[in-house]
Amino acid sequence: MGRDTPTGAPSLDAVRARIDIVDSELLKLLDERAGLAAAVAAAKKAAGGDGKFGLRSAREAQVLRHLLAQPRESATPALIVRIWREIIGDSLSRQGPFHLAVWGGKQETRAVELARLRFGIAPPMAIVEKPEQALAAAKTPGGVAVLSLGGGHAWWGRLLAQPSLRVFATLPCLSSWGPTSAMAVAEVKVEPSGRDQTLWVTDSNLPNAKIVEALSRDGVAGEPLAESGGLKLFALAGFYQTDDARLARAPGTLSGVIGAAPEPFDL
Ligand SMILES: C=C(O[C@@H]1C=C(C(=O)O)C=C[C@H]1O)C(=O)O
Repeated sequence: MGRDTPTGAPSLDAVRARIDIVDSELLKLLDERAGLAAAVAAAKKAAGGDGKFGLRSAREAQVLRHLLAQPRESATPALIVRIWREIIGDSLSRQGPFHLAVWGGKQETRAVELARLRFGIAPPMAIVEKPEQALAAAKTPGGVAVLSLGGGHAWWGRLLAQPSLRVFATLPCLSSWGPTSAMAVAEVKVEPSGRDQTLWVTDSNLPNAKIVEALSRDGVAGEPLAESGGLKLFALAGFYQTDDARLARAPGTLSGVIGAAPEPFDL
């Protein structure tokens, strides 16, 4: 092309020309992908979805895992997850109402960042003062609550008495973006994605190590996530049903499953 530099590397002009072509191709595909959202909404309605909130956390995890497993040379997992979260969030917002209510306590900035990383820029966001307000918003059509695990508030314990509200995601969804420090809650049915963790609450006053030991004797691998107000929150490896016999035997008088979430993608 006569545009290579003396070292054999392509010239800046040549690279820029290639970037312009790739960008046009990306845009064409992005436009097609965005257009499919309406088709998904119509298909869900035809399948009897009746305009119910279309968020499917397990399906999203499968989409992302499939992409992350494909051969590539330069795109990092972080880039792929970031871009597809944005695309999926936009797609979901085209299917019907979709809005966020974020409670971060003392970690408000981080909670807002985690909410945007997970759900993209499409859904409007309200920042609320109390966990109760976020949970109330999650009970309105298209509502998703993002609540921080820090701040010493056992908001997650309330979900034991509100089975319609389920934790469906732990944030962030890449462990290289930091430890689990918030969770997302909505009126959705949680489904297994193939690689999941179950969120389980107990009022047992045994030390965490003893609870982990008791669970493991029953073949359940658990790790403590948070503790407050006499309640403890654990992440259990795998997908457990609410009425699982092993959990019925686990320590605590008041205990139960409050949801399940795909494992972080980079584990
Ligand atoms: C498109 C769907 O709805 C939502 C959007 C998705 C997407 O854009 O890939 C995936 C899962 C859902 O949260 C779907 O259910 O397939």
